Amino acid sequence: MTDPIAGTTLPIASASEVRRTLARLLRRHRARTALVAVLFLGASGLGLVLPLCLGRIVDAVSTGAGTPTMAAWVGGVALGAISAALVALWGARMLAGLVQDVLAGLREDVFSAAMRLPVSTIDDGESADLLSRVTGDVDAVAEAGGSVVPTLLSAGFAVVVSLGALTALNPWLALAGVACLPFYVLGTRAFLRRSRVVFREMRAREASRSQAVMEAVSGRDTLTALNEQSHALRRVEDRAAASIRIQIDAVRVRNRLFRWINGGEAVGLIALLATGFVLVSSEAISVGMATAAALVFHRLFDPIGQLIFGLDDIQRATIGLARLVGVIELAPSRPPADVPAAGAPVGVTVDDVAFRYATTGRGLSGISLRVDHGTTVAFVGSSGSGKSTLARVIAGHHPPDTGTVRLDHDTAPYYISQELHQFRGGIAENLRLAAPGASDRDLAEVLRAVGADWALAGDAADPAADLTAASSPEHSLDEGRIQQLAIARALLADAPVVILDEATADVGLQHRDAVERAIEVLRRDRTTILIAHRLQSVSNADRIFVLQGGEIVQQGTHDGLRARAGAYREFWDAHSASAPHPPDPALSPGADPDPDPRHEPHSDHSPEPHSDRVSGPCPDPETETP
Ligand SMILES: Nc1ncnc2c1ncn2[C@@H]1O[C@H](COP(=O)(O)OP(=O)(O)OP(=O)(O)O)[C@@H](O)[C@H]1O
Repeated sequence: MTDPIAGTTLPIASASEVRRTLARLLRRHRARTALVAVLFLGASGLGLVLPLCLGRIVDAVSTGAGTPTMAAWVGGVALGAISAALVALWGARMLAGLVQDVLAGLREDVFSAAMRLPVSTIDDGESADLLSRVTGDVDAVAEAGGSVVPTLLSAGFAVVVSLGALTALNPWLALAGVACLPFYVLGTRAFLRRSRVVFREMRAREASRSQAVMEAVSGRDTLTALNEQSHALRRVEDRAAASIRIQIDAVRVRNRLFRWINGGEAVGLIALLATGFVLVSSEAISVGMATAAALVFHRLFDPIGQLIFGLDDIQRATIGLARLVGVIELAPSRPPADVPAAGAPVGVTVDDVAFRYATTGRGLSGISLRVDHGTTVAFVGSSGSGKSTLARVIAGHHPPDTGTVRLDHDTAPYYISQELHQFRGGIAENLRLAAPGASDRDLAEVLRAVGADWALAGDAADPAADLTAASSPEHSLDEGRIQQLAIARALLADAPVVILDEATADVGLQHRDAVERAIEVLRRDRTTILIAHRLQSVSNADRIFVLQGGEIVQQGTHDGLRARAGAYREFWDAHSASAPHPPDPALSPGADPDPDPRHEPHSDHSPEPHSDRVSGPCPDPETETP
């Protein structure tokens, strides 16, 4: 069995990268960070008032001081306790807000980085790792951030301020208190050495268990068909068992730490009391001051205990942080968008591009082409010839191995795939994903343009048509309408380059004409790359590229390609022969070419869901020799 941990391949950030990211996040809240530090320091200082006043009361009792003196120190105790509590409360509230804002910033950075990751980075097994990072790790860091950071800050300041106070009382007292240190250091080092490995493995085992569950659930139909359910269940069980074993290890590691801490506290307190006894005997300090020193030392038990016991949370948060920062560091930084001026020409140049999928070795080679601004090109070819791969390389999903893809302006192509997805919310929300600032009027316009009048209530001819329907609560839409909305979103986004990868493949025959009409509208004055198995729907493209085995084997207009022998003519003839009805006369060979076919909605009513898909005559590149 391969080690599941080896499968989680997204990188983990180094400590310095994590520190840099945290510093960057904190810099966004400089003033609040400084105020929080001052408040925590003040709370720690005021926390000393109580033990010191109690020490004074002991001295007052032993020297028989009068009631007014006693009352003054009792007042000091009350004042110190109340003011320390108030400042600590203020600091904690400020800190909670600061931590939440920093975490929100981190979450945003991670999500935006995850969205920018090239698709090729998260193909295959890494998607489960990414999912576990943006859910589990974000939660772990948020949870730890809320509890660990206040503990860390209050313990840190309490230790520094208390050691200063003990030194001020008598340096020997501070030295005696330090006797606990070796126990803390040794215990903590042993803990960190082991827990770093254990917690990292725990998280990875949890991710691998989720991955096994996800694979079993998403592939259940295949597994059932192949009678492989028991194998998949065994894998889930094995990974769950491995996850439980490592969690038990983690509890053992924590228990060992408890023993070291309790030992350290006992040794430190004994050393301090013994030193106090010697100092009082030699009249170096008063009994009250020795008492105050013991109380100051004792008040450290809680924060230090919390700090050390919280180390596993800190570990978890640190590992979670390193995994999150790993995602941020992996994402390419977004270059400042060079937004093309409205109407600025944006063509696409592909120059000698090669790309191979690491897993199959399939892909593209020697691809060069040019798509002029405002024109439509189509990629055709048999299944597996590389059409979608080329589209995704142009869309920036897969960086080419060699060669370049250039857009005349630094803008991202808008990619519409055959996948149908209705987002949560009403139609207006579905549309505003592409343009959050779009007015109701804008929405009505694009809905009307793509023929989605069904989404508009009232008089659809009215430019400010009632958007009641467009804003209505979500309800399931049919495939055609979902794809009309996808095209309306592209219109709203007003991207100068659009790629439509089999956008009508899954909409069903009854919706195809409506979606194709919407595509015609989208293509107007836009640089468009079309991929379709159905030759009719691309035959009015300005240029058609025929792919085979990841290479361009023919290019030209529909009529030009039809006129000469080659793969395209074979596709077309095969289609015509197998189609129960002849192709649309407007597209038939010999018919007058449309003067501007992109501007005329093209509709084909031949009822041939399969026969017009390119197949048969073109050898399957899986078997052909490139
Ligand atoms: N994610 C992937 N990982 C590995 N190999 C892939 C991947 N996607 C596609 N391939 C392979 O790359 C080759 C080109 O596939 P591509 O999807 O680009 O072809 P296509 O012409 O778009 O096919 P179809 O019309 O069936 O969508 C095929 O051999 C395919 O098996």
